[in-house]
Amino acid sequence: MTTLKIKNLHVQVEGKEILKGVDLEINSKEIHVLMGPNGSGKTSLSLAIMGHPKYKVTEGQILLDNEDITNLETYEKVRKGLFLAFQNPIEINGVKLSTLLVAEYNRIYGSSTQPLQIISQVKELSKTVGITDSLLNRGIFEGFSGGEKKRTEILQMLLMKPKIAILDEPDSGVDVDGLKAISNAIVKLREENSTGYLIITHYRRILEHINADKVHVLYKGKIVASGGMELAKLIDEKGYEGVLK
Ligand SMILES: Nc1ncnc2c1ncn2[C@@H]1O[C@H](COP(=O)(O)OP(=O)(O)OP(=O)(O)O)[C@@H](O)[C@H]1O
Repeated sequence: MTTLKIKNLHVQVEGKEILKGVDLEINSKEIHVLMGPNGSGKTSLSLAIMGHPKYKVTEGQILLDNEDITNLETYEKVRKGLFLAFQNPIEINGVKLSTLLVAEYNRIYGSSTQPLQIISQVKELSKTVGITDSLLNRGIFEGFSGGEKKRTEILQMLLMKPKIAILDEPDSGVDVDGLKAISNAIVKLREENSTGYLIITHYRRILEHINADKVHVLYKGKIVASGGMELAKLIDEKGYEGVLK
């Protein structure tokens, strides 16, 4: 079993403290949902966990199976089994998506697998999230619609089979069929690979497809409430102001 433990995490961005002592523990197969008002620090938490250089950990620790990985380089964290699907993946023109996927696969698993074998695996997985061959042959996220970007991030996750996946708003801009496909992929990987999740979202609708173990509310850089699915329902009904009163 894998455990990602966030202990008393304080994070600064551009000299300003954004996270003010976050504690979280995510085990294999668990689905944790992180909600919170705009600007509360959800994306900052995901980027700090992955080691983005702008998001400086000033206090606290990130532990993976009790190993302190706080200051590891991002690629080392990825090799150890962490994965982040970005809120807004950036376009990289001139490099095909399929080339990126083969490179990522090789970086994690070594280069002994033939590219054609990886591509055929990618094509199989693509079908499950509704990504067409023409997208695989396009520049990375070049002109992708919002929903296509989200589906592609999930495709990357299915290929990488992480131990712990952080998904930053995987449901934003996704149509109803896409939401189903993404949710099914999340659940499938949990069953087949025991992947544990931190899913950042603003909407309860993804929880209609996924049974979350815990829902947390981040507010002004701190987790101020944790509970079950009923917490997400309450937020939907009363808003953050109403819940946090
Ligand atoms: N690179 C940066 N430079 C300056 N300020 C930043 C940077 N990154 C984040 N911040 C600030 O940190 C705060 C938290 O931002 P963050 O993106 O983590 O919030 P969030 O909870 O993910 O919000 P949303 O729900 O709108 O996506 C915001 O006030 C934001 O402006």
